[in-house]
Amino acid sequence: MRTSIVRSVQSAIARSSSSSTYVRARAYSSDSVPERKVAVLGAAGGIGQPLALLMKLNPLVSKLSLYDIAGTPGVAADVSHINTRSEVSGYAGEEHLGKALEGADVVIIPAGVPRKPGMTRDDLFNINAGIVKSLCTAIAKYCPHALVNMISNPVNSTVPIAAEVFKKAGTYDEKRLFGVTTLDVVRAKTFYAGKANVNVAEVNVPVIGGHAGITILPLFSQATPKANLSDEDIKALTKRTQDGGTEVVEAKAGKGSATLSMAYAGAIFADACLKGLNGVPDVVECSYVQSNVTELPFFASKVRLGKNGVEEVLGLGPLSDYEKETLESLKPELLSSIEKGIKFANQS
Ligand SMILES: NC(=O)C1=CN([C@@H]2O[C@H](COP(=O)(O)OP(=O)(O)OC[C@H]3O[C@@H](n4cnc5c(N)ncnc54)[C@H](O)[C@@H]3O)[C@@H](O)[C@H]2O)C=CC1
Ligand SMILES: O=C([O-])CC(=O)C(=O)O
Repeated sequence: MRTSIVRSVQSAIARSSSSSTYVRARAYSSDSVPERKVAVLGAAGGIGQPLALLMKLNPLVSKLSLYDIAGTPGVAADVSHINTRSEVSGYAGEEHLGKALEGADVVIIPAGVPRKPGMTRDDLFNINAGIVKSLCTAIAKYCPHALVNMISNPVNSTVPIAAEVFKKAGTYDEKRLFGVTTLDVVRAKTFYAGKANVNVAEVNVPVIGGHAGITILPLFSQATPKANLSDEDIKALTKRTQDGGTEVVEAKAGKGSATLSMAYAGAIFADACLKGLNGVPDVVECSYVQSNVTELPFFASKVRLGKNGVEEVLGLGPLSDYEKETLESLKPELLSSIEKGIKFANQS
C-alpha cells in the first residue's frame, strides 16, 4: 500500500515532465542512480514542508538536507521515517547553514515571507531580498557548483539578486541559476484542460516572461492538444493564469499563498534538474533564467536541462498577435524588477 502511494506520486511527477524523460527515467535501476544531495532552505515553512515530503519520495535524491531558521529538526525527524532512499538531516539556525549546504547538487529556496491579500509580490521585496542575499552568499561559499532553484518572491527580482551575489563572490555560472516558474505552467495546464475539455495529463503549455501578474505570459497558441478556443476564452485563461497566485492568496484570506501546488511544482522542477544532472536527455521545463531570447537579461522560456544545468535556452516559437502584444507590454515591468534586484544587491 505504502509502496503504491510512493510509486503513484513518483509517476505523477515523472509524467509531468516530458514523456520521453519518463520512459528513460524508468530505465534506471536504483544501483545506477548517482548520489545526489538536495538542500531545501526554508524547509519548515508552508512550501518547505510538503516540498521536503515530495523530495523524500524522489528516488534520485540520496541526501535530503532541510534548513530553516527554526523548526527544522521536527520536520526532518518526521520526514526521515519515510522508507525511501534518501537520508534526511535537519539544520536550524544560521550557524548550521554551511553544513546544510556542503556538497549540495541542488539547492531549493522557498525561504521568506508570503503575500497577504492586497499585496503584490513586489511588496515582499524589502524582507525577502535580504534573506535571499544572505542565503546566496552562503551558497557561493559552501556549494558554489549547486543548481539553485529560486522560489522566494519576487522571483523577477530575487533571481537577479542571486546572480549579483554570485558574481561578486566570483562563482556565478548562469547555467546554474533558475527562477522556479513551474507553478505558472501547472496552472496554465490545469485551466486549459478544463476549458478545452481535454485530458489534463496530456496537456502542454509553455509559459514565458516572469513570475508576477502581467509578466506571466502563457502561450496558449502553442498549447497541445490543440483546441478551438475563442479569443475571449484565451484572454480569460491568460488572465486566470496571471492571477492564479492572487486567487489562492485571497482564498487563504491572510493565511499565506500557494504552498501545496507550489511544493508540487517545485518538486517537478527539482526532479527535472536532477534528471538533467544525471544525463537524462531531452529534459525541458520553463524557467526564469539569464537569457538572450529577448532584450531583457532575465526571461522565462523553455530551457533544456543537462549535466551542467541549462544546456540550451530555447526560443519562443511562433506567437499569436495577442501574445506578441502582451509580450511587449510586460517588458517594462519585468525590466524594472530586474533592475531593482541588481541595484539592491550592489548597494547593500
Ligand atoms: N515561485 C513561486 O511560484 C512561488 C513562490 N512563493 C514564495 O515562496 C516563499 C515562501 O512561501 P511560504 O512557504 O508560503 O512561506 P512561509 O512563511 O510559510 O515559510 C517560509 C519559511 O522561510 C523561513 N525563513 C525565513 N527566513 C529565513 C532564512 N533567512 N533562512 C532560511 N529560512 C528562512 C521561515 O522560517 C519559514 O519557515 C514566499 O516568498 C512566497 O511568496 C510562493 C508560492 C509560489
Ligand atoms: O502569489 C503569490 O504570492 C505566490 C506565488 O508566487 C504564486 O502562487 O504564484
